[in-house]
Amino acid sequence: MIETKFLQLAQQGIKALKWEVSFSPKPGLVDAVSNGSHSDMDIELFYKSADSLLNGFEDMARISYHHPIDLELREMIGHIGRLTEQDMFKATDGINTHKGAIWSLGLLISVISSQQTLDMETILLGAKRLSRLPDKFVPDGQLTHGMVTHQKYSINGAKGEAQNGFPNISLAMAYQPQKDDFDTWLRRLLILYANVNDTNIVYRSNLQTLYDFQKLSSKIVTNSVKVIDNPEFIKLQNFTREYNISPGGCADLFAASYFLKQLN
Ligand SMILES: CC(C)(COP(=O)(O)OP(=O)(O)OC[C@H]1O[C@@H](n2cnc3c(N)ncnc32)[C@H](O[C@H]2O[C@H](COP(=O)(O)OP(=O)(O)OP(=O)(O)O)[C@@H](O)[C@H]2O)[C@@H]1O)[C@@H](O)C(=O)NCCC(=O)NCCS
Ligand SMILES: Nc1ncnc2[nH]cnc12
Repeated sequence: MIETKFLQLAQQGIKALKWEVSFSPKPGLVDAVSNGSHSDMDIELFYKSADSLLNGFEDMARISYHHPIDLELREMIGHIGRLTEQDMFKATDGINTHKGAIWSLGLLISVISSQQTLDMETILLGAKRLSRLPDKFVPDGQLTHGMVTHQKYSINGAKGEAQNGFPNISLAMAYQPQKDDFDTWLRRLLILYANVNDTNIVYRSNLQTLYDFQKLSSKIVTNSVKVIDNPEFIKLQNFTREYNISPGGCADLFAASYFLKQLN
């Protein structure tokens, strides 16, 4: 019986990832109508990648069940997380589709199962505590894009987002109009675009380009005109094309927001 619950939780994670990639349009990102700023990815690859994460998410849910948030749990899910990254790279022939999502959704799934809660504040607080614990098994010597941008510009990316309790998920989800329709979710995406220090953008460009991207997104969010009808939205699409940037970190947080929203 309880085994079914682990599978269901993992399936909800996969569903959120598939929902995210099919949500269209998303400037710079892969969606159902465009491959954004990517020459090596498309929606089918993301579906395949998402399916490859099912066992990893299920294992994280199982191992975390009623387990306290401590160093042992952090190291166990770190181990499963790295194995899940391998499953993803195998499914995509080495293309990085969901590394950030494995991290963010993995932490959330682990905390939900550990604390047996669906309360968003408790989940985000648990993720903050869990991600702050030091995993001594993280392999040295691998210089990731996140590390490069941290060294160059002191921004914290995916790790910092989790270690601060996912403040940008809270910000996006604080936008609660009466209807949870297409414009609501597009605006939540743009709230993420306007606030997240996405290391994918900075790695491919520089800090100034990130700030210009955030400013343009913020201008759209603060306008009451429907996002899709706002001429500035076309400007944002053109901006991501001109600078060849992709807010992959925002995409992961968008999927995580949807995942949390669907729990209740
Ligand atoms: C702690 C880790 C997250 C590792 O962190 P680090 O910063 O060292 O690692 P990166 O390799 O840079 O990957 C982090 C990925 O996180 C996403 N991301 C970026 N910024 C943010 C942010 N501000 N908030 C949240 N998430 C963020 C992003 O992932 C997405 O983009 C990827 C695709 O983008 P693309 O442009 O194609 O990028 P590349 O192929 O890399 O380069 P190009 O050549 O194309 O330019 C895609 O993966 C999206 O998901 C970053 O890529 C953590 O991963 C870790 O330690 N893992 C170990 C296992 C573990 O401990 N797990 C425990 C919990 S499960
Ligand atoms: N839809 C998407 N496009 C590009 N990178 C992503 N990372 C996660 N989702 C993504």
